[in-house]
Amino acid sequence: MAQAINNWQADQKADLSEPKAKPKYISTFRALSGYMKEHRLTFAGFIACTLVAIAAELLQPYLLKIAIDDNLMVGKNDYSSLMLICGTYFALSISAFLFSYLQNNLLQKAGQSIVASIRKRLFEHITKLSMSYFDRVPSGSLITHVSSDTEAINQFFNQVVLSIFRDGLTLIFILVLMFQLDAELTLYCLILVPIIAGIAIAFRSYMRTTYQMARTRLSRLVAFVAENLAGMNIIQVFHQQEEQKKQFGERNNSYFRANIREIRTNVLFNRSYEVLNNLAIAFVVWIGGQAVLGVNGTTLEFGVLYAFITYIRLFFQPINTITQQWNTLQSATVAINRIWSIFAIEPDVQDQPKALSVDKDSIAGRIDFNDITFAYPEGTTVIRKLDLHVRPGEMVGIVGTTGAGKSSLISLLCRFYDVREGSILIDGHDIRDISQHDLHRIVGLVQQEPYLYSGTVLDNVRMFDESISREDVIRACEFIGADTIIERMKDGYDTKLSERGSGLSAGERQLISFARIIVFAPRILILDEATANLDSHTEQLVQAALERVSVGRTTLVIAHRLSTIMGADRILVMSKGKIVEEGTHDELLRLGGYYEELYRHSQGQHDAIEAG
Ligand SMILES: Nc1ncnc2c1ncn2[C@@H]1O[C@H](COP(=O)(O)OP(=O)(O)OP(=O)(O)O)[C@@H](O)[C@H]1O
Repeated sequence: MAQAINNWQADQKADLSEPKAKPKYISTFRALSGYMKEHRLTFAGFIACTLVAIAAELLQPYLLKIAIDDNLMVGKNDYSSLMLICGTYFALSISAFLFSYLQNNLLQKAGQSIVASIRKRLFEHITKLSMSYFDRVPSGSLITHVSSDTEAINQFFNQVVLSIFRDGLTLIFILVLMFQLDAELTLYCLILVPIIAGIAIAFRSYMRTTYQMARTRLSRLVAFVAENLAGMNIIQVFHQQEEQKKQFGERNNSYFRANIREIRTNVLFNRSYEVLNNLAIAFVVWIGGQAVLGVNGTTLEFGVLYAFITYIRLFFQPINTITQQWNTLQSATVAINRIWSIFAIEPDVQDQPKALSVDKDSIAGRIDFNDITFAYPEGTTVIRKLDLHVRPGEMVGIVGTTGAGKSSLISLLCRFYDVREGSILIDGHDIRDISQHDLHRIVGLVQQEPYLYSGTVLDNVRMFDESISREDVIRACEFIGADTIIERMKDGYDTKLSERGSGLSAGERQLISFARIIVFAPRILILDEATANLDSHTEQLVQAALERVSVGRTTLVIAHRLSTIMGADRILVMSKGKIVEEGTHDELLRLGGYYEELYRHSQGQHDAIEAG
């Protein structure tokens, strides 16, 4: 059931990330033009090289026409002029090669750096978005935006821009040369243009549909894989492999079918084009051949016919390439629209224009939750009129039923979300007035599953902040009692951790995250189920670390295990978004409510373990 809900949610989220509107080409070019301006010189160089490369390429058939008509057909034994023609032909070939190479390189350079800038801006923007955004959008879609969508923009430069300039100019040059050679035959050839355009347009809309379908299905597939990877332990524990395999198979097949349809359409289009090209050549040979033979009183030199046949073949290539760019342009437009729609998202939680800059060392650590009410976007109210005041340096334990709102309460203190009603103050400052940068220096958070990055132990403790010295890190680890564990590792503090610290035990990861707290020294410390995943021996280690870390700091500890919070100055019991019991461990036991029941339960479990 839970799985079905998860999948339904994944589908809902995936749908949210799909573009509903048609691609907007003008806004796409406007979006990119700002980036292109920065590389205007490189683009100018690209256009100049393109012009030279095309001229060098298209003059080659013209030279052959001269050789045929002025030398070979008239039987002129002028070897020196033939030699000159051959030499020029060779020089043109080399120039066409060199300038095409340069043109490609210049375009690549500009295109790649634009894409790198967009990717960087996108990543920076995503990291600034509020948690409500990440609740809505699955990480798989975001990975697609940062990887495939930026790649689609890359292809826009490599293929679309290249083709529009190179092939567009080639077409114009070919027409000029053909008119110059024989206007009448050119006009005959132009009859073919509406037919070519008609076929291109007919395929275009079908190709667009097949392309978008394939992209949508790929995006769903990626989102599904990302969610499965993130929840692999749950899948294995609940033996969901078969169900997931079935669901993956359905998505995979659906993507496969969309891909096949897309490829089939492309192949059909290309082959139809080749047939049309050959028909056009036959048409030119028929019309031009009669003229060469002097039928109907018209005359045409053989060299001109030869050049025409070459130009007609060359004429079809660029049209084909340009129309082939249609789906690349489509994908780039969809990608740009998607990326720019992410850029347009404003974080729900933002700094005020004149946000307070608060030095964390000046903070005593008083926290006031003044009658706060909170609901997640599009969710029901999870915290109702909660009033709580925490003294500087006090340790407050929070327990309660599942879904009572404990984690939501601390998310509000970290300002991952803003309260709907009421206010949260730290030392009298409303947290909405404090700059988020300063707030996150004041409030430190340790979660059940601490996040470790791929990097060394040292990097993970100081969070890649080089201004924190190695000695400070070592001192913090010694203080926490993590030093012996770290020194036993292969390279001590320089041991490289794999992604998310997967090579370490839960307790080791937790100790490293405590060392982080010591290094960054927040004034308020929040622990959200920080000891939940630990065995009792590691829990004792972490508990000892917690006692050291919390000295002199206001500390809020959410725990299911009462042993973690029994010694707290005050314990709160939450239910349905409210505080229903409050007092010290002994006071709450005497009260005989939920806490006392929880305690009896935990004692029962403890006794059972001892007896077993
Ligand atoms: N990101 C979210 N979006 C929407 N609703 C949420 C979100 N996070 C939590 N909730 C809902 O808010 C309510 C309170 O959740 P919260 O995680 O604060 O409870 P909790 O007391 O910490 O529970 P637990 O002890 O199980 O962790 C729950 O009904 C939960 O479904």
